[in-house]
Amino acid sequence: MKTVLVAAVALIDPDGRVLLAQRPEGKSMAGLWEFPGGKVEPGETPEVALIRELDEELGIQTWDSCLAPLTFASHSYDDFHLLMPVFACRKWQGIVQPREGQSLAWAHARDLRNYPMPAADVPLIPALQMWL
Ligand SMILES: Nc1nc2c([nH]c(=O)n2[C@@H]2O[C@H](COP(=O)(O)OP(=O)(O)OP(=O)(O)O)[C@@H](O)[C@H]2O)c(=O)[nH]1
Repeated sequence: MKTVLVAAVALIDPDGRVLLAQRPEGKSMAGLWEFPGGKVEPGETPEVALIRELDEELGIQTWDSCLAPLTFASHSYDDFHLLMPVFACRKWQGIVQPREGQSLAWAHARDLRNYPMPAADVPLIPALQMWL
């Protein structure tokens, strides 16, 4: 099975809430809440991919030095194996906007369980709750 490298980020605001994005209709796993990010393209580091995706998806700018390794997901879906480093980021420039029609939510640590997430993300919640 193919291993797909996806970079994701927990954007954390000053109140300790984390940003979740809802996958739009028409995409795989539509309606589920996930961490912003996306596939790492050939020639990109995970950090570079994230900086690009955050600009495209949310209209914000951040930097390599603001991305701290937090945890990772390694999960086999039916059609691919997902390897997803997850970074924490508390510092960015610009206002978060849903640039791709996605719904966004700032979630408190204690509420994370109330957001239906892709199977790969569910085991990440405890590590994240310890960080927030
Ligand atoms: N960004 C992100 N992707 C995730 C998370 N959890 C998870 O399983 N994924 C999966 O990782 C892949 C990310 O791909 P992507 O965001 O670049 O592209 P996409 O939605 O167009 O993917 P698609 O080809 O499945 O439609 C998707 O298959 C997505 O379902 C997560 O928390 N954040």
